[in-house]
Amino acid sequence: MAQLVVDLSPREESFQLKPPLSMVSSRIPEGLLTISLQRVQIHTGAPPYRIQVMISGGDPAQLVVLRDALHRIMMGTRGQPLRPLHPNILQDCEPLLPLSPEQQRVTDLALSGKSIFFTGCAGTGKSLVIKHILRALPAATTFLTASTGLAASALGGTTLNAFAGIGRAEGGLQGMLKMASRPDAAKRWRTATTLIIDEISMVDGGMLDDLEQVARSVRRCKQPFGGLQLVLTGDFHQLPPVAKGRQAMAERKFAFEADCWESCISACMLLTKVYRQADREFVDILSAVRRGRCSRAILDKLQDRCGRPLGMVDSILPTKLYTHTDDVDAINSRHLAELSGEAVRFVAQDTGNPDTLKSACHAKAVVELKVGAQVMLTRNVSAKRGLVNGARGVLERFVGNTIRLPVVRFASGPEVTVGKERWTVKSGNRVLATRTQIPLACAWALSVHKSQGMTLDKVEVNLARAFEGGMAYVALSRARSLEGLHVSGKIHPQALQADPKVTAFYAAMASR
Ligand SMILES: Nc1ncnc2c1ncn2[C@@H]1O[C@H](COP(=O)(O)OP(=O)(O)OP(=O)(O)O)[C@@H](O)[C@H]1O
Repeated sequence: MAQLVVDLSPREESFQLKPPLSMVSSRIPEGLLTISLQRVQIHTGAPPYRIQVMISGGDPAQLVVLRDALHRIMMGTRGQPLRPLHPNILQDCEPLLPLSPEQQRVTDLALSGKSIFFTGCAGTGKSLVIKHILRALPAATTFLTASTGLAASALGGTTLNAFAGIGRAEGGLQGMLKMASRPDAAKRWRTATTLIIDEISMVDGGMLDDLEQVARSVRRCKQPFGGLQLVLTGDFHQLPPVAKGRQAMAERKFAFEADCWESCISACMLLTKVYRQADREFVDILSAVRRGRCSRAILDKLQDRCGRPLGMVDSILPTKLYTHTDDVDAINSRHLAELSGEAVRFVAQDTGNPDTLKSACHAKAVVELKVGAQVMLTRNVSAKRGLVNGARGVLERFVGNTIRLPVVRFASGPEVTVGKERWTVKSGNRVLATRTQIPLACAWALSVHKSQGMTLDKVEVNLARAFEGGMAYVALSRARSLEGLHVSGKIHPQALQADPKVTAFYAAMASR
């Protein structure tokens, strides 16, 4: 059953539909339409009101018809024009998992208009909550960003720098103000009502303070962050802000250390239930690693349980996670070269700004594949069939003459001809660039940074060269189970340390 939240806000007066809300029927050009209203949220307070209606149906395309009809019905009953339709909806028809009560509470708070930070261990559903929030808020004024292009593109957003229009944030605050005041960027800042930032652990606190000043200046509003609603999420025990060199590493600040944090964030919420792993023992080990409390005994248990290499399942090898991209590239190139047979090159068709695509698109400009290659999907193709971002398989053959397409046998069972997919890089509802490419990548090895946010069935982790706290936690927590995890080599002690500032931040949050 596909579900969709239709946004009917902002409205200047309260919603007239009263219980029973179960059915709305109306004659529309397509015939008699009956919409089942699953949930109506009316956030009261001062107008404009925010109203979301969840509708459901078997066929995503049908939902779009329902959505349009619902708008028309509303227009009829209210007798006044509604704002333009939610432009995201056509792309957002993939059904979402329903939220747990604690995830729903976070979502409701975000939809009430409050600026919030929500956090939780890896696998507690932070990304799922973002997807629900995104579907419920107006696309034209809601901007989804993340610290890295990869994290942003996984959810269809842009980098925080791209939203802010500040390029690489060089030239200090004055430089940022100048860039953010250019017409395009200033328009974005002024139309935005909600700014979502994912993977906030990787955003530097100093940069957040600079952006806060930019927001007040460009939006000409003295309120914190220029009156913009902030929805921040991430886990500060995962990867910290990127810093090159010792000095930069010593100077970097976490976002919660930003001067503006207290005035901008009115609620911090914690998601507690882990969904990625079901095994209690594994969840406890991961929790100890996350908090930097990995005793010798826990480490021994981990290396003992996960010391043996994982076998091949249906000729699919485990994904190797390395901390350095030179290791990753070397492993993938070596394995691809070792395969005999013709290499087929897939060259992307792009529109829009090439720089945007380079920094923010998950798919590569050129993907080279061979029969026998270990591959991974780089986006969700069909959640129903288990063909989701990160799903692993082996390339069986190519089909077609003029347009050749790979046939992949996935670990989840099906043999699938993988067609090209389109990636869209958006800023609010404005399309900046698109790339059409095969949604596959070689997956003998991946970097720990790239693996953040993924779920992997079989994974081999190498942390011998780890150089940051959080790396071990991010890498190990990608696995669903201890049976699907192999820890190769020694774990560098650096990887197992939790930053004391992060530990203190979470302790303070828990005591509130
Ligand atoms: N309410 C839920 N019911 C069932 N499964 C869920 C629920 N919430 C999340 N999951 C599943 O748990 C897994 C992890 O979810 P998600 O990626 O959203 O977590 P996360 O907190 O963003 O993780 P990370 O910090 O590693 O990025 C996914 O496979 C997701 O589908």
